[in-house]
Amino acid sequence: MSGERDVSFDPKEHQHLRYNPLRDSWVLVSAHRMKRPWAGQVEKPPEEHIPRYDPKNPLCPGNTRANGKVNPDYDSTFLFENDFPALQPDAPDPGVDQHPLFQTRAARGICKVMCFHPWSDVTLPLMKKQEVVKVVDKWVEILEELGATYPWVQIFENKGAMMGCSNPHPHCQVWASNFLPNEPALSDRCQRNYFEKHGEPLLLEYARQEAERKDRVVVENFAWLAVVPYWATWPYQTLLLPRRHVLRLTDLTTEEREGLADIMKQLLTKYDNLFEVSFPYSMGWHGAPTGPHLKEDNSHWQLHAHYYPPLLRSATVKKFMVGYEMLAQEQRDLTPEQVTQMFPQKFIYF
Ligand SMILES: O=C1CCN([C@@H]2O[C@H](COP(=O)(O)O)[C@@H](O)[C@H]2O)C(=O)N1
Repeated sequence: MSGERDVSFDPKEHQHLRYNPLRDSWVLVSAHRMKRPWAGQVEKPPEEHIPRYDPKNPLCPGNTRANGKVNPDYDSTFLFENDFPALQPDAPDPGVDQHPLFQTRAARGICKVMCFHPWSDVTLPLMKKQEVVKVVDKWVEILEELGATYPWVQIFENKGAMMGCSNPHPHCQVWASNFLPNEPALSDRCQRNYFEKHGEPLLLEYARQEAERKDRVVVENFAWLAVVPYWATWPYQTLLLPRRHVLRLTDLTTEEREGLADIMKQLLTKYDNLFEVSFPYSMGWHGAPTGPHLKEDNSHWQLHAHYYPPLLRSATVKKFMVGYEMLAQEQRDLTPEQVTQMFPQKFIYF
């Protein structure tokens, strides 16, 4: 393998590997596979008519939740402790097994649910920009509060029944843990290694490069840009990046928070226009670890958000991360550059 590019190589036609520097792993890109016939599973299209208020929905204002608590008649964001938490502040310690192959650790934390809006029939792209700014402000507030003690606060949104979202009301979840979960721990190692080798944050250089190269930029504004990452695994995966070096959501200026609300509305509107459905995804924020790490040097970190949508070729055909992806490595059919071109250039958003 000479390392020289073969003049006949065409990434849209010829399989190749791409390196994901945030996970130290390789993705197999086989764009030509998109042409294969599909007789596999077809999902139900996303539920179109969702009532603005459902007296039975435990996330709606004034309604009673599973544990008997009554929600306030909230008119903006609303945060409550998850009634079915995966992590609780206190739990008996599992003890330590001396055998290296049977290790256990105590897991403690707190799980919250955050409603974005009182209405069930809106999504972030359909909310007014100022209402989305309130969501960003609440994320910052939660991170400030839980990040004071917990080393990791995972803000994440499962959107759409296809992504296992159990309730159509616009909301996200926040799980704070007394441990650094696998994905942020891997990302921390990768960003630290890059910083030690190159002297600057990996994702700051990456954002500069993508802003210059342009062929994977989905949408950008003065403070942010959203790209289909060069190493994207999920077909329509995007990465949301600040242009400035920012460690955590709590470090954003007021203008950057407004810019974030703007770029999220633009990105999510483009997603909704892809297949003309309310686009399903799981998204989450990764910033420098918190709690005891607040007093450490985390200059290798750059705040960013991952959007992982499940769809492959239409509103009802999903990408399945099975078989080769589980046993060998991640594989994708379209190139990130082809996907970038599929996002509508012209779109209306308010
Ligand atoms: O009465 C309820 C209903 C749902 N929930 C919680 O709301 C969360 C909804 O989030 P998901 O749609 O991402 O599953 C879910 O974790 C569920 O446990 C309550 O805490 N109380």
